[in-house]
Amino acid sequence: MIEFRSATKRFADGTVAVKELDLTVEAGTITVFVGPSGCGKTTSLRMVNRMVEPTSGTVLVDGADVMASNPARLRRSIGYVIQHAGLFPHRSVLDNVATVPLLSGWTRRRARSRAAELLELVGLAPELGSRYPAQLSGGQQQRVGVARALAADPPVLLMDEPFSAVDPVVREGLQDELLRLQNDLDKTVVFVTHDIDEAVRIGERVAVFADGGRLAQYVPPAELLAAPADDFVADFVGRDRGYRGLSFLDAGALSVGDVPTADVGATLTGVAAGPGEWVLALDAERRPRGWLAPDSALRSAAVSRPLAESDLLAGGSLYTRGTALRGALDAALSAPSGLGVVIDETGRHLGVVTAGQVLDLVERRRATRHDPEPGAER
Ligand SMILES: Nc1ncnc2c1ncn2[C@@H]1O[C@H](COP(=O)(O)OP(=O)(O)OP(=O)(O)O)[C@@H](O)[C@H]1O
Repeated sequence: MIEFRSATKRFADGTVAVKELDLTVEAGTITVFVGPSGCGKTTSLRMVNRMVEPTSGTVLVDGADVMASNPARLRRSIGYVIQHAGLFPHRSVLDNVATVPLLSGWTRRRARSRAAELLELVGLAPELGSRYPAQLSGGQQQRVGVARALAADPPVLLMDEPFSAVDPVVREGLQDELLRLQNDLDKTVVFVTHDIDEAVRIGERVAVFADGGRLAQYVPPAELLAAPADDFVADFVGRDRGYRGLSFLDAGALSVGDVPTADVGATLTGVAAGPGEWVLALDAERRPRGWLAPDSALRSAAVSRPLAESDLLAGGSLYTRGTALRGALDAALSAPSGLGVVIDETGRHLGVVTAGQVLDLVERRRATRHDPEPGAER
């Protein structure tokens, strides 16, 4: 657990970077510090491993005041990942990852074998271990940075804009990887970003900082999107927050409807579809392949050849049953038929949902939440 108690940092030139910060990061969770540039996120983060020392107040890691710890030992017990990974350019990838274990007195052999394990853990092929950092892509370098920070198995991991230097697709992959790792490793993670989408995607709690190092709000992401504390937070969280909030609503009560289906490679004989109805094409494993439009030539009674992939319109996104409502709405909106295809965890077709159904469910939830208790006074 990490605790900031009235932690304040005033630099020598008088800049107050962090002002009376009170915040607790629970053990085993990911907390994200987010906010505009210069609002004190990095300074707050660095107070945890004493790279910056508070001017007043205290910062505690597992109950111990960081100012009472030996700085070098403290830093070895806290993983630290920065933008551009900050790897040593003249050391191989494997040696980069082995750095902290070596500093902690491990034998070279043990440190390198641990480093090899970690490369695998972060999804890097073993042969990359002998390369130099410049011979890796930006995303691979960030993975090495994460592996290096995890090398001594520290309970706390500090990550300062670790994924901001890579393109959005790679970035999403790295975020997924971090969430997967965290599932297994259960670290106490503090993650700094200026990107609110990244913050709500990976944070179990999100701390929004405002100018002058003031903490504006500290809540789980769903709450941040649903109820920003003030105009500053509402503005920072942005315009699509209603839609993005669907990412946190479960689709438990969403009922899945039927749709006519046909098999790719078979004729349409026996497919019971009305003239205006869309037909969902499935492969032999019942996985969706695309849509057959009502006006497709193949739908005319005169044509009786088998259904081919080339007859199909690309389907929209697929919605996996049991995941958040945002995926269901996206599936419906992105399908040419307006019907969002629902699949199970193995990719098999289960049925369809419409955007109207998703919105009805949202509306029912909203109404229930704000209904007075039965019998309550109005
Ligand atoms: N060593 C320093 N001396 C004086 N002022 C500093 C020093 N380090 C940071 N600051 C100032 O403290 C404030 C907070 O900086 P900090 O780096 O913590 O912000 P940040 O929220 O992490 O910003 P960014 O998103 O741009 O990295 C800024 O006004 C910055 O200019």
